[in-house]
Amino acid sequence: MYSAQSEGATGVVDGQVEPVREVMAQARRVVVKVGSSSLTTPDGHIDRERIGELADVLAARRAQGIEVILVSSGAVAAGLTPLGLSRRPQDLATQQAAASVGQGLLVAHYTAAFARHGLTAAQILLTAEDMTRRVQYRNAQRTLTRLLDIGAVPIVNENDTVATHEIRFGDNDRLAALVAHLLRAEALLLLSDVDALYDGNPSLPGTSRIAEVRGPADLEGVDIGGTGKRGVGTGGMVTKVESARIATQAGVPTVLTSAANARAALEGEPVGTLFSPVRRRRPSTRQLWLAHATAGRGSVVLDPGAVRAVVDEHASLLPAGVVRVEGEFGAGDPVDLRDEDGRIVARGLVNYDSTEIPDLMGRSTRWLAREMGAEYEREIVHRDDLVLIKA
Ligand SMILES: Nc1ncnc2c1ncn2[C@@H]1O[C@H](COP(=O)(O)OP(=O)(O)O)[C@@H](O)[C@H]1O
Ligand SMILES: N[C@@H](CCC(=O)OP(=O)(O)O)C(=O)O
Repeated sequence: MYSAQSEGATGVVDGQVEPVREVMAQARRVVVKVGSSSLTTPDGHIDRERIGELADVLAARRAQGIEVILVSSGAVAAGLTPLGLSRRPQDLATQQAAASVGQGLLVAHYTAAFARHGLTAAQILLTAEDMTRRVQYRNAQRTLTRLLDIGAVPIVNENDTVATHEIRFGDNDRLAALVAHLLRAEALLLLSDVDALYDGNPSLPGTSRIAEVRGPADLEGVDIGGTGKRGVGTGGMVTKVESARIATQAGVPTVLTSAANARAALEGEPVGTLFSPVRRRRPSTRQLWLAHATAGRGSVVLDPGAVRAVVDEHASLLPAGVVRVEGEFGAGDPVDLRDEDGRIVARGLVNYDSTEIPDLMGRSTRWLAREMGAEYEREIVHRDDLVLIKA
């Protein structure tokens, strides 16, 4: 099981001194994600001191030649007070209004804070769609890489004002893991208002810090809960653990700790919780995107033979195995592949509009090519554009 120690202690677990975390200390490209709860004061204002401290820590890494990408939440939280709101609104439109006010303020503070170190801050706003569509994520990748080349500090957030419920990431923890993978970062640091993952709600007595998570077995029995008491964050520990899972599956070691521990974590001190990378083949960017960044726009329902072919033989989905289409989608959209009981077995980028598929269902590709033209010989979903979703 996992090693644990009580809050506040550093470096000593089960009586043993933890070694410096070489993976963090030696990472040459690091994604750092900071949550709303760390960036706002208890009375709801943006915490300029915290932004200044974070910029100091990141600038110090930058001065050592380490590339740093900051994924910062806080746009909604920063927009509340200027709009006369006392708490995070429930409806999406007001959240988006608050984000559009707050994002400008947030980036202005970062710009000033990094400028004190002679560094230029750059704003990057991404939607879930940017992470799904090949052309868009390649663009994002190129721009981010160029910014790093020219020595700027990219500050990434979700493009809250244009995202709708259907295409939202909804949490920057997951976005940070995807950005880490997109940029082949060597480490991911998740900063929150809690100093580590605990084996239960840390506000309750008797819970212990989990120093390292080496795999899912180390999380068995751990009570992973929702947002902190201030209620400004969105996903709580659930999305942080999910983020760590995405990153470590992509081979990126991840540390979760408090913003106050940022410097120590980046220098490799054994603070917070380390999620060790899973040693296996790095998934392609698209596979990771499909599995974690997207929700299907609609569904294609498969007969049992097609389910077997897709799941067991990693085959492409052909028109012959499709029995039904659900929802509306366009060619190139992500869709869920379901069995006839409604279970999602895979997700993939579809080659046809939802309106075209009913005419193709149940037909062999040879028949389609002969009767409808060579362009209809293509798969419904090519196997390279498909990831299996485990139940
Ligand atoms: N097992 C756990 N270990 C640590 N923190 C937990 C756990 N379960 C729930 N939490 C809560 O998760 C909160 C952090 O998530 P959140 O409020 O979304 O912060 P952020 O704004 O940093 O994303 C902590 O304040 C803590 O109260
Ligand atoms: N894009 C939103 C942040 C959403 C989010 O993930 O918040 P958090 O849980 O504080 O990291 C904002 O800037 O307010």
